Amino acid sequence: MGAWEEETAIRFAGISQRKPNFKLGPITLDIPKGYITAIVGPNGSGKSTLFRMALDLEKPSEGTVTLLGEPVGQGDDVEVKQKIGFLPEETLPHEDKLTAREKANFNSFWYKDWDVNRYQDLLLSLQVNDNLQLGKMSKGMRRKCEFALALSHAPELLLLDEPSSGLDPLAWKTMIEILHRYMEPGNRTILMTSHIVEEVKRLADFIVFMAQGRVLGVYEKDELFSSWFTFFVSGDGLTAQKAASMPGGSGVEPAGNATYRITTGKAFEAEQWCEANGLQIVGRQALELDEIMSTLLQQESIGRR
Ligand SMILES: Nc1ncnc2c1ncn2[C@@H]1O[C@H](COP(=O)(O)OP(=O)(O)OP(=O)(O)O)[C@@H](O)[C@H]1O
Repeated sequence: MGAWEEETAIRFAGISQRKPNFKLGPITLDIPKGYITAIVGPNGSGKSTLFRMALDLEKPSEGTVTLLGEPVGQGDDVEVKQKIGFLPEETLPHEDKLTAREKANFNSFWYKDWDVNRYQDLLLSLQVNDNLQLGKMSKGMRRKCEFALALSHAPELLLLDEPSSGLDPLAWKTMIEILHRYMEPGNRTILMTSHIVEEVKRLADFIVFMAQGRVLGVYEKDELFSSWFTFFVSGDGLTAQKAASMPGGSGVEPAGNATYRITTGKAFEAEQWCEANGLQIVGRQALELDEIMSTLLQQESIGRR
């Protein structure tokens, strides 16, 4: 096994695909082992499609996917599938008539590491009864059962497509705690998608921004949040043109009194630039994840014009 395979849970190498109204890629992306990576992006940006390709549920027209060191879509993958847990965005209608318990029984035969005690503990923590047909459960109840089912064979790699969709706030908190505990052994990986800012902030180590079938950037979470700020900058003779030359700057707005409001994705360099230019930072606001996303989207659309 090469060095990158030891450190990489999933490698997307130059993958692309075309659907009637959608073009994905080319995407080259490594998902690191031992961490939680969250993919965020507007509806229809291709997040679920990427998941489906990792699991060989859809084929890329170009490029390759490597999962836990094994190329996807080339022969026998039973061994690697034993090490994966998947929570899809959509439920499977053909499972509607099964009770969660029946599905758990099936899983216990299929997964050699199935742990019935872990499954029971998860049901207890999530306060859900598995003796009901999946199709007759409320959306949140079914989600909780599917979540417990995806985790009970202690998978090395967990793929969660919008895991908290339909969960009430209490169940959401429990899910976050369960996932933190799941990561404790240190050798596990989660790739997830989410539209919930708080969820991404609490869970993710790395954040991948996607839009219109492309990856806009991959960032370490703490680095991301310490890089994006809106600064209020003032100084003698400061003009809009000068303000616009701030490193990483985008969106310059006058804020009165020779002061400008400037958003930057390079806060550290921007502060040094202010100092070197004799400018004062008179106010600062950290950006939220959704604000960073919309700034990146604006930059992307400007860049593509
Ligand atoms: N079965 C399909 N046939 C044709 N087009 C599809 C199909 N499934 C998805 N698409 C299209 O592929 C694109 C990407 O969809 P995808 O579900 O991967 O996005 P997403 O980022 O997961 O979105 P969301 O945040 O809404 O879950 C969309 O434009 C969608 O309309």
